[in-house]
Order: sequence, then C-alpha cells, then structure tokens
Amino acid sequence: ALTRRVACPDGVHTATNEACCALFPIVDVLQSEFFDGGECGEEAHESLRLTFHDAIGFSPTKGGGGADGSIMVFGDIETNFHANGGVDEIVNAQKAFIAQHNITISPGDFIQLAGAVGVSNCAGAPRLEFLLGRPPPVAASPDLLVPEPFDTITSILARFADAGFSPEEVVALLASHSVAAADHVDPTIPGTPFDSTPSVFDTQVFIEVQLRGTLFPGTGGNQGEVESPLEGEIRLQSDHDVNSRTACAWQALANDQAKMAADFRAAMSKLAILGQDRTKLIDCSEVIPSTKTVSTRPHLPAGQTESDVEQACAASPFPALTADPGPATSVAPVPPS
Ligand code: HEM
Ligand SMILES: [Ca+2]
Ligand SMILES: [Ca+2]
Ligand SMILES: [Mn+2]
Repeated sequence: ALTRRVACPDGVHTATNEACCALFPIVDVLQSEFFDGGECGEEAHESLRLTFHDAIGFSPTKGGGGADGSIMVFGDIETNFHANGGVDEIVNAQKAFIAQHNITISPGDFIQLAGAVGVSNCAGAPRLEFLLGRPPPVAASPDLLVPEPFDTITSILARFADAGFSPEEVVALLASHSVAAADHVDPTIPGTPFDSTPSVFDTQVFIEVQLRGTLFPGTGGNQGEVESPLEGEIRLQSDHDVNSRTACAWQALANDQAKMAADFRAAMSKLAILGQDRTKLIDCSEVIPSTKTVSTRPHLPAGQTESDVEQACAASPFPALTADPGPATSVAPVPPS
C-alpha cells in the first residue's frame, strides 16, 4: 500500500505525518553543529549514553518517568547521582543547543533524537526508530536505577529485568560500548575506548571483551574496571561479567554485524520509549539520517591469537577470526569535544 505523504512547509521535505516536518531542520543543525559535520565522536558517544541514562530511570515499583527528559529538566538532581558521573557535560551542551536554536520539541524527545542522529554517524550502526511526542517530565528519577560498572551481574540483570529487558536484550544494548570511551572510570586517562574502533559501530567490543585481560591502560585499582587485553583500551567489570553470565548471547554477536545491529535496533526501540505509551507517539523515523556500512571485518587486534580468547560459552566455540597484521594494537584515546 502506498503511504500518503504530506508536503512540509519548507518546500523541500515530505513526511508521513506533518508533525515530523519540524524535525528536519533540527536534524540538519544537529549534524552540522553539534556533531561537527556528522562525526561519530565524543558528542555522538555521549548523546547515545544519555539516551540510556534518561530512559533507565524507570521502574514499575520504584517510579521514575523513563525516557522523559528528566535527566535534563531535573539535571540538578539526577546528574548528581553517582552512576550519572560525567553526564552533566552532555546535558549542559544539549540544553545550550536547544536554547540557542529555539528548539521546541520536549527534552525527552530531544535526547532520543540526538542519540539516534549521533549514532547514525557511526559506520555499522542501524538506523534507529524515532518516535515523537513524549510529554515533559513531571519529576526527577529516583536514585539507584542506573546500573554501575561495579554492580554484580545479578543486580545488573535484575535492574534491566525490572525495566522490561531480557539478558539477551542487555547484551544487544551493550553494542553501544562499541562506540564508547570512559572519561571517569580511570580519571588519569580520559577518553579511553572500550574497543579498538570507537568511531565504528562494529562487533569489536564483543570480540575484545572476550580476550584475556593482561593490563590496566592507566592506573590499577579503579572501581568498576578490570584488566583489558590492549594498551589504551579499558574494560568495564560489568561488560566482562555480563559476558561471563550471558556468554553464548555475547559470543553470538562477535562475528555477526547484521544480527548485532538488528538486535541493538530492536532493544533501543524499547529503551527509547520506557515509561511512554507507544500508541500516543508519532513515528518520525524517516528524519533519522541513513546509515553507513562498516568496511572492516570482525578480527582479532594485531598481536592477539586465538589462544588469547577466553572461551566462555559452553555450547559452541568462539568464531574463528584472523588477527590484523603488524605490531600489537595500541588504542588511541577519543579526543574531547
Ligand atoms: C550494564 C549496563 C551499563 C553499565 C554498567 C554502563 C557503564 C558505563 C560506564 C562506566 C561508562 C564510562 C563513563 C565514563 O567514565 O565516561 C559508559 C560509557 C558509555 N555507555 Fe554504558 N553502561 C551500561 C549500559 C549502556 C547502555 C544500555 C548504553 C546504550 C545506549 C550505553 C552507552 C554508553 C556509551 C555510548 C558510552 C560512552 C560515552 C562516551 O564515550 O563518552 N551504556 N558506560
Ligand atoms: Ca528520565
Ligand atoms: Ca567499535
Ligand atoms: Mn566521553
């Protein structure tokens, strides 16, 4: 069936719903100014992280409005929660951008829009769904709903289950850590990536978290950090533990870009509307930029061999991968904005 499209007042775009028209210029200026011309850099990474930290403030028993923009409107409260360390910077940057460009969509909508646009700049990422119409938040989220990297895996999976996510969906959401770096886990080395390709949404995080940890990239003894396999790469205790508890689901994504991207997209569609009523939202996914394909193949970083893989899934072997040639991989930090 043909979908009727309306002409937008700008004379350029058409949309399935007139309400989506107002988003095209917002996406354009996000790309040109906020994401520095369409980069998968620090702002894109932090904007993706913010989608999670706003949304996961939701519990059927403990309260919280989920993906409602509370982390921005009640930022004075929520950015002080320990688990939200560092998000004040992206909250303030997005707030300033909203004010500067007279953006009138709700904070909850803006946070999810920015995350979806930002991650579209990362080669290999799926084109995320974007639904419009979240009402303004009514209150701050309660504390202790955002998981910490030093939480036990039991408590992390229980927290996600409370918010409606299966262990497989948690693994899929952690594909986000393929385009990510830590600024605060080891404050002596801000910008230290979780995989060797932090500007590519590839499966490397699922491969590299499975390699035997041998070193701390900066100082040892930080809460929530365990040893990583590569110079310049940091490993969260939670990524490592999620992997050991849900090893086969983790391993299934290590060599399957298409499944990783599709599962991430599906889980993000749930995350982005936590606490919201899907039937009251308007599908404006068409405003999200088309995505770029990833050009590399899943591989072991140079210097690693199959014997460096810590087999964790009992049911099937880790996929056979070849190592990049050359000297042992050392990962460069993500530059600050
Ligand atoms: C078990 C659940 C999770 C834990 C414990 C966790 C923990 C963390 C920590 C500690 C950092 C580093 C922050 C810093 O020091 O700057 C981080 C970064 C990040 N997280 Fe997660 N995370 C989890 C799930 C998620 C999910 C579901 C998303 C998805 C949307 C996400 C997206 C990101 C991104 C994109 C970054 C990188 C930010 C940047 O590079 O600036 N995380 N996460
Ligand atoms: Ca929220
Ligand atoms: Ca990556
Ligand atoms: Mn950062």
